[in-house]
Amino acid sequence: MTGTLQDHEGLLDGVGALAKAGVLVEALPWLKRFHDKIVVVKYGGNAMVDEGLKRAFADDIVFLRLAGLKPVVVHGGGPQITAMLGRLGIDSEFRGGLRVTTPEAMDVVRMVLVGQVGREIVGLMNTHGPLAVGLSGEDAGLFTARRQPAVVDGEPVDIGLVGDVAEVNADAVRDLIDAGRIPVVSSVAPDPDGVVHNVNADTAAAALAVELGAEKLVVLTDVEGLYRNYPGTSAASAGKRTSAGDTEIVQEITTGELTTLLPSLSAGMIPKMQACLRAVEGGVPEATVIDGRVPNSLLLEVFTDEGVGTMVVPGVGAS
Ligand SMILES: Nc1ncnc2c1ncn2[C@@H]1O[C@H](COP(=O)(O)OP(=O)(O)O)[C@@H](O)[C@H]1O
Ligand SMILES: CC(=O)N[C@@H](CCC(=O)OP(=O)(O)O)C(=O)O
Repeated sequence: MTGTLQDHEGLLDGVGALAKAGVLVEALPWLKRFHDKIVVVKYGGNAMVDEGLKRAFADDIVFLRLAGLKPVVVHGGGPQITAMLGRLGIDSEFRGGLRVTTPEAMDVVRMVLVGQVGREIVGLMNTHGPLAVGLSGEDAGLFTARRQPAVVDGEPVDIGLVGDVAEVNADAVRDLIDAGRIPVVSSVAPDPDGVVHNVNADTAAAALAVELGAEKLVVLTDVEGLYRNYPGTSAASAGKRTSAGDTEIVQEITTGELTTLLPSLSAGMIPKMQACLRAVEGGVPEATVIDGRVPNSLLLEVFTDEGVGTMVVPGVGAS
């Protein structure tokens, strides 16, 4: 081999620079596709427990905004609610992926989502400038809730003050978007009598994405996507393209396939995949569940050809 050490270092620098330029060039078609488009991003409680990840998420959202997209954040906070209920000595359990919510628990849900988790996300984004504004489903009539039972073994089960989103009035959110702000929405909502309900954040994100005519819904969670062989489920027959290995995830699935699969899903994946289905059936072109534990996974999903996680697309048969 000929050439000095400096020659080789120079060559490596050149290769590194080319790779970096390649990443930027690859982003161009996606920048064009999503320019001026609304992207609703659901940030899940389990992907927001690490300080570094929280900061990276806030940075990614600001990046989207400054790159010319119109991001809207809907956040959860399940683990934070569970922790606070525990500290206060209030029991809580989940049925069919939804929290059984007594009036006492509802006070805590509202306090944690609106007063703690939402504030924190807004604060992190606003280290970059006056961009993010927090609001909840109670503000300016954003969401109206309809009491929702859980479905356990095919049967409806009353779980208290839990609501589905019956109506969306997104005027306040549109006002914020038009002013160049980033709305950050907490998922609690009053019913028509003003009784505040606990709304699963995936459900709230889907309803808002549909109402806003979003170009994309991205759901960040604490797994890589929809596992094909998650214990106790039979996702095995779903989807066509898969990644290899033990942690095989469904990379793409049509709404038709997902409808068939839904009854076999368990735990938090039930509201999550139901939300993706609702969004795409409601006209959002694609809904993707991605791994929020991977720093900057949102940027990879939006701006690279491969994408990450599980994407739900319209269609009846296999994708
Ligand atoms: N088929 C599946 N693939 C992936 N995760 C699944 C599956 N079925 C159930 N789950 C569970 O769903 C969880 C995600 O839902 P949840 O805990 O509500 O997340 P988040 O807090 O991000 O909303 C995963 O951590 C996993 O335990
Ligand atoms: C009805 C219901 O289950 N509501 C959720 C609301 C928060 C949420 O959805 O948080 P994640 O996105 O972190 O799961 C709860 O009480 O945990």
